[in-house]
Amino acid sequence: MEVLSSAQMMEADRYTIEEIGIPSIVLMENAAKGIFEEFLKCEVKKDKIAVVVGKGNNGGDGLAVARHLINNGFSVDVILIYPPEDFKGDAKINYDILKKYPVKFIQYDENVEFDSYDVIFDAIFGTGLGKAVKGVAEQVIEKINFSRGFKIAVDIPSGLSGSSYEIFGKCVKADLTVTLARPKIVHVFYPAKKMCGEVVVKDISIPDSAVSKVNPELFMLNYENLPLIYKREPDSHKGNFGHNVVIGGSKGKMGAPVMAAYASLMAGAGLTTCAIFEDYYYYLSRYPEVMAYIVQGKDFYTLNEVNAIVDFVQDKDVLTIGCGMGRNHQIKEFLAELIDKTDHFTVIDADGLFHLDEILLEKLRYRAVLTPHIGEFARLLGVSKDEVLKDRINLAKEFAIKYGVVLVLKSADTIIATPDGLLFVVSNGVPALAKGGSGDCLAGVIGGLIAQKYSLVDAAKIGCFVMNVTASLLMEEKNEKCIKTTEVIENLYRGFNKIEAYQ
Ligand SMILES: NC(=O)C1=CN([C@@H]2O[C@H](COP(=O)(O)OP(=O)(O)OC[C@H]3O[C@@H](n4cnc5c(N)ncnc54)[C@H](OP(=O)(O)O)[C@@H]3O)[C@@H](O)[C@H]2O)[C@@H](O)CC1
Ligand SMILES: [K+]
Repeated sequence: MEVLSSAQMMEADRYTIEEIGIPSIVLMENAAKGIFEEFLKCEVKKDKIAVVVGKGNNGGDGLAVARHLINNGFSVDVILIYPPEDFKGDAKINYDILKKYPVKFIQYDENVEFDSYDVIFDAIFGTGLGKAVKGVAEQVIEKINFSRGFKIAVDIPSGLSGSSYEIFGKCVKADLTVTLARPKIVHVFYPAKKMCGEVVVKDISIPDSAVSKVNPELFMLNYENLPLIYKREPDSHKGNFGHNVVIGGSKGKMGAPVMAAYASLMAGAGLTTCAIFEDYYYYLSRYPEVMAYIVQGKDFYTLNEVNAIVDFVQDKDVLTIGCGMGRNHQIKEFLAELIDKTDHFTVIDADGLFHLDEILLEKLRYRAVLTPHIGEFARLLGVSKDEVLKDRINLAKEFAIKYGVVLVLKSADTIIATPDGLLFVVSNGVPALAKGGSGDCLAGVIGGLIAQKYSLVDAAKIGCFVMNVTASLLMEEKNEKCIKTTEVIENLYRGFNKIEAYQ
């Protein structure tokens, strides 16, 4: 599903109204009906309801919702923040209609309290909010937040911008946000996403053609649009599913490549080899299905190991490089030579990313998936973490285009950026994965999927999604703090099962 900015949504609205000919009042009515439907599904006390209304079309939606509430026997107060003379267009039409209904209009002043309401609809600002809220609306937002009622935001929690994930002023903290036509940036990226509560997207008759007119380039991954997972032919054999070689590890971090290799195996690679230092071979003993490429007498890689490894990987399909690899200069020399002398599809994670420079990135063009977290990406760009956090969507996009790589910028709202400028957000991240080892697992899963001939982008999409689904299934049974990476890997089959059940 496309994720839009406020400006894109407004343009899709305009196209629908002016070019397709659906009257705007019809869109508003559809919005109101959709929001009302979602309200009915909420299992909360509903004896007394407030609809808090601004002067734009978001307020218009609220006025139309109030009508549906009254028509269905609910007791409703409409709280106007601005004088009713300010209503224009569709909001005014709905105001004029609502005046004829048995509804109490309350003009907001500082004596108005919100604590008596069981449900509060926030219809103050939507996509039209320009800058941080000031004045009376700010006061109302604060009071709504301090009140006890269940808060339903109409389209966007008031005070946030649809086009930004930043919280730049006072905003409503909603329990539920019913957004219209498509999710906006505010609904899928943190920290703003935290203010939205549960997010439901309602169709209001904006056709897909109107959305494609605004050239969306950001998409939210969900069960419906995930790449198809292949079914295996009954006569298939391990050679059909590729060979992934995991190269990483150094003293103290030998578990990282082992977990990546185990994840590759569980993601379905036909064969997975883990390069491992002789003295640490026992790390692999728990996973006899993973093959070993033994590196003699060492605990980190140097140029001496390159030629033999290059020979070994010649007939293999994928390299997954970097997990726990270490950061000294000799390791960089090894990595540079390995990248130079191979042309495989390559997943690079963790310390592997630490060593990348312009020259190496150029050699990885069109064959690599890079999986940095925010800190690693900041280092790759030579900027601070805060700078990345502020502008991560654009930075990810520019980087993937510039270097021709698939960039997986890992966080609770992972962004996958492609060399052709598309962006996919994987916003089902869960806190159980906020743990060392998760990155190794992801790199291994992506490598294992590429081995099975998924494209780099599809492998990244499935890899991120399946890990999140698996971890959230585990969170239903265990405490989120106590979930180990190896448990996530062992349970990947459940994530795959759930995804495949939708396909
Ligand atoms: N278009 C459609 O067909 C459909 C639209 N729909 C709905 O309309 C919503 C968008 O409506 P919108 O464009 O009227 O803007 P909205 O969010 O109500 O706010 C604008 C008002 O806020 C004011 N204002 C702005 N910034 C401010 C600030 N910092 N502090 C204080 N005031 C500020 C601004 O005042 P102004 O600055 O213009 O004087 C203006 O009056 C959208 O989210 C969805 O809910 C649906 O019905 C489906 C069909
Ligand atoms: K709102």
